[in-house]
Amino acid sequence: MDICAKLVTTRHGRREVRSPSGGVIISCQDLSRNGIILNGQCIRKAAIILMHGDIIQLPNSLTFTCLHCWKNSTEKLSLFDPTPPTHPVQKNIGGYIVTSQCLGTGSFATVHLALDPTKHRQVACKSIRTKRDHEVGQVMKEVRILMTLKHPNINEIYDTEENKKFIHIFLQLCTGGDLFTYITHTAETGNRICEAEAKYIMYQLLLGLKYLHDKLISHRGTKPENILLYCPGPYPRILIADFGLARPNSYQETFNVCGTVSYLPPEGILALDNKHLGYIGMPADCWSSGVILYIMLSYVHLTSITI
Ligand SMILES: Nc1ncnc2c1ncn2[C@@H]1O[C@H](COP(=O)(O)OP(=O)(O)OP(=O)(O)O)[C@@H](O)[C@H]1O
Repeated sequence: MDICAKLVTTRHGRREVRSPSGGVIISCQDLSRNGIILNGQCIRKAAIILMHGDIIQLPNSLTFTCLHCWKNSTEKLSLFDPTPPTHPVQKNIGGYIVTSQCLGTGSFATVHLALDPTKHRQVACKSIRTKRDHEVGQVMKEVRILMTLKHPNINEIYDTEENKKFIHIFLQLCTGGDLFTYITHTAETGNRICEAEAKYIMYQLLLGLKYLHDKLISHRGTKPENILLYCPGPYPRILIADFGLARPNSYQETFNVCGTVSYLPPEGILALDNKHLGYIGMPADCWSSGVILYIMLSYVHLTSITI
């Protein structure tokens, strides 16, 4: 893909290119006083993902059309196959238009860029293939927990759609990728996170966790991969995401150890081999946040072993 350096002036916007598992993602952030116009809609101080054919206009000035060029790409098996498509594809699901632009994949879900035509906004559509009934129950548990939450540092859920094969969760879009990729990228470019930035990220993470813990919910999967950046760039606003392992009434002990070993507290590690021992989710989240702080400051590589 050829990206013209003069496409958008730095005075108006910043463009960022990321390449997660699903292919290249180009985002554009408004840094101007007047905003930018995307497909006729004014965008202010937000980051958007640029799709093939999108038209960006600088108010009373230049207009650009975004063209994605595909090289040697293969046909997609389905819309939710994360392989980059040969041509842009989209599908209507509920009141949303789900595009073939893949934002990321996890062990259970594929996340695509979607559009909410009524609210004129881009959203993330997390699609989870459900084979068995108990899986539907597990996913709906995540959904029910998320639905009750509203906090600037928690990834908001807007809506859900269910059919025989998939559950689709429509989420607040984060255009900056996840904290793991951000830490790795800053290490590679020699632009390491400084103490002040680590403090800023940590402060937000603790605000989000305090909000959850006040509602007696533990996250139990707190790790950099599950922390999303609202926009690309330094000193990011962060949002806690992926509530698949979250647990309500979490003042109670759990005997079912879950999460990633490197982020587990000592009592969680002990419980791994001693089935009669339990641990409590809320203090475990606090321990995991401490590990994240340690990683941000020391850049020590921790091997992730997920249970
Ligand atoms: N709201 C969002 N906005 C943008 N990208 C997102 C959003 N939610 C998830 N993603 C992307 O999709 C990827 C997979 O999502 P997620 O981690 O929730 O899937 P999962 O299958 O539940 O993960 P896990 O393997 O940890 O269980 C994330 O790493 C992230 O890159």
